[in-house]
Amino acid sequence: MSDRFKTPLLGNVRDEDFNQVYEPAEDSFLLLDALEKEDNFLQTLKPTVCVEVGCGSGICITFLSQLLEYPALFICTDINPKAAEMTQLTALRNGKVVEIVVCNLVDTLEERLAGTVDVLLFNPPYVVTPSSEIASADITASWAGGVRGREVTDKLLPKVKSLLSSNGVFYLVAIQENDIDDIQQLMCKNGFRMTCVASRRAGREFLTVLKFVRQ
Ligand SMILES: C[S@@+](CC[C@H](N)C(=O)[O-])C[C@H]1O[C@@H](n2cnc3c(N)ncnc32)[C@H](O)[C@@H]1O
Repeated sequence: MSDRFKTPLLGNVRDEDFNQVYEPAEDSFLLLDALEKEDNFLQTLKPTVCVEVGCGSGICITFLSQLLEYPALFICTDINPKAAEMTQLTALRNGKVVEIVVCNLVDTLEERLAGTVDVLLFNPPYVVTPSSEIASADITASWAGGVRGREVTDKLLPKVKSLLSSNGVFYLVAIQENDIDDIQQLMCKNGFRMTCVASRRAGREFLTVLKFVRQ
């Protein structure tokens, strides 16, 4: 599975670069699988603005840009400046142009993007860790999710409503420990319906890609 996406998309990235940037893993590949499953839905949606929060190596936003048949604007953010550099390279290697912003979640883009985002992706740091480990500007920020593994995700969830366009869709990676029922209830209060697009056990984690659209 991993080689199918990783080798062609990332090219010859040096192993040492993955000491500083999240190396695509089962969670990343499950998100790619989910996007592939959603192909018909996404082509029908004809997205014009696609955003990924926490782009890491850039594998997901680049894959999405390859999947879509219509021209669109691709924007992503990461708190780790090294991830921004690697995403730029990944996109360019694949002949794609992606705008990359180093910021916390969507902080510097929120106003500009309000109501325009047709596809929003987030494979967040979801591992349950001490709160003190979250939001560093290095590789730790890739997995450290704090209490319930939800501290970073919970900061983005309330912003989804104002970011998405009227037909917009949000894909979120989560594990069981993140309390998916609670995420569903929170998003339902904000007017969203949740479905599960893909799931898979990977070692000790049970990974799921959740999809949210307006009710
Ligand atoms: C699990 S990795 C996913 C990387 C990539 N999307 C993938 O699927 O392979 C999470 C990414 O989110 C970034 N991140 C963590 N906290 C963030 C925040 N507050 N704002 C923006 N990016 C963040 C990390 O630096 C990391 O690149």
